[in-house]
Parts: sequence; structure tokens; C-alpha cells
Amino acid sequence: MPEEAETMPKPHIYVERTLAVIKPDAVHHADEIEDIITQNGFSVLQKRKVQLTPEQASELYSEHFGKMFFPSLITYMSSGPIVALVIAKDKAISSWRELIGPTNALIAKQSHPDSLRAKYGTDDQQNALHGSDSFTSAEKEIRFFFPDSIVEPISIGDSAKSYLARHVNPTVLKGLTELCKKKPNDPIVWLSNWLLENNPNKPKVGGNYSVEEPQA
Ligand SMILES: Nc1ncnc2c1ncn2[C@@H]1O[C@H](COP(=O)(O)OP(=O)(O)OP(=O)(O)O)[C@@H](O)[C@H]1O
Repeated sequence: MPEEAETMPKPHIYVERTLAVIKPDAVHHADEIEDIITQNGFSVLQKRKVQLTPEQASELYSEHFGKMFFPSLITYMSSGPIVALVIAKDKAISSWRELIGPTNALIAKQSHPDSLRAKYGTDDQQNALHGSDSFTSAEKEIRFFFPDSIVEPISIGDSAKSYLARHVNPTVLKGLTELCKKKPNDPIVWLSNWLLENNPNKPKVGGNYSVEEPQA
């Protein structure tokens, strides 16, 4: 095997998604926070700006029902728009929790001054951001905000390899071969067009595609 191939990093597929929420007190910093999310290696897969009704906020935080702070938590979470984001990365759930820092923003300012709650939060309640705390809650919360999304685990290992081998590699390899022959100035645009033209699953009827962008 050539030396270069041995030292090249293995192709990598991101495997974990989590739900990030920018809460009402931080929503005016949403663009800045989204930049920090991407700078930290997360991909933003879906995004929605919504205002929760008190009933919806109660459903989202149902595990805290009965606690002293539950009524004020519901008032806070339904007080204005929030931004919900599905973000993906290796170990996304724990990485995002680490980036946002401790629940109480006052403690975060002392112990984790670089965390996002230290930067954007105020106290034990108004803490600017939410992150799912486990795979099960990530799945449930993603479904809560994006009911149409398919929250199956992303294929990994052999199942990813066989999926790609069956459905993607034959077409992409042909496209890459053509690309190397043609050497266009903008290879990415050329390849995108080639894939659209040569998509084996192309719709047989009509030529108009409409792409729905995620709502901000
Ligand atoms: N003692 C408290 N007093 C007031 N509000 C609180 C208190 N503890 C938690 N909260 C509020 O309830 C939310 C949910 O609490 P939880 O214990 O699940 O923390 P978390 O998992 O760090 O936060 P989140 O679920 O929002 O990511 C907190 O983010 C905070 O806004």
C-alpha cells in the first residue's frame, strides 16, 4: 500500500445528533451562537424558530412537573421565540452539553467561564441554552420540534458501508472518474450537475425540482 494511503485519516461519518435550543433570553444572539456551533465542528441539520405555548413548554419539561421552579420555568420558556436546532457531530450529545456548561449560569461564570451559559446566561433559570442529556431524550426532543424528521440512528460501520456501496458509490465513482477526465474550473458545481443529470433514481415525470429550505 502506498505510504500516503496508510497515513490518510479514515473517511468519517458523523453519527450522533442532538437537540440544541436557544432559549428566549438568548435568542437575540442566535446568529452568533449558531456561528459558535459550526466553529465547534457541529453541522446544523435542521433549524426552527418557534414560540412555545405554556402547554408545549410543560410537555417539553414534563420531567420537572411538581418542582418549585416548574411554573416560572414554563413562563420563561413560553415568554418569547426560541430557536431549536438539530446539530450533528461525533459524540454530539456530550460535546454540546460540555460547550454549554453547567445548568446554573452563575456557577458556570465561576467554574466554566468559557462556556456558552457563562457567556449568554443570567442565573439558575435564565441559562440561555438547552441540550438533550441522553440519546433517548435527543430522539424524543428532536421529534417534538421536528415531527416529520426521521430520527433513526445514522448508519455506522458495516451497515453504513453496505448502504453506500449499494446506493451511492457506483454513481459517485462514475461521476468522479468523469470529473478527473474533464478537470472543470469549479469541480464541485460540475459534479453536482453531473449527479443531478445521472441520478439513477431521477423522477421520470416533470423536470421542476423545488427545494425546501429549513425555516429560520
Ligand atoms: N433550581 C432551579 N431553579 C430555577 N430554574 C431551574 C432550576 N434548575 C433547573 N432550572 C431550569 O430548568 C431547566 C431544566 O433543568 P435541568 O435540571 O433539566 O437542567 P439542564 O438539563 O442543564 O437544562 P436543559 O434541560 O434546559 O438543558 C434548566 O435549564 C433551567 O432553565
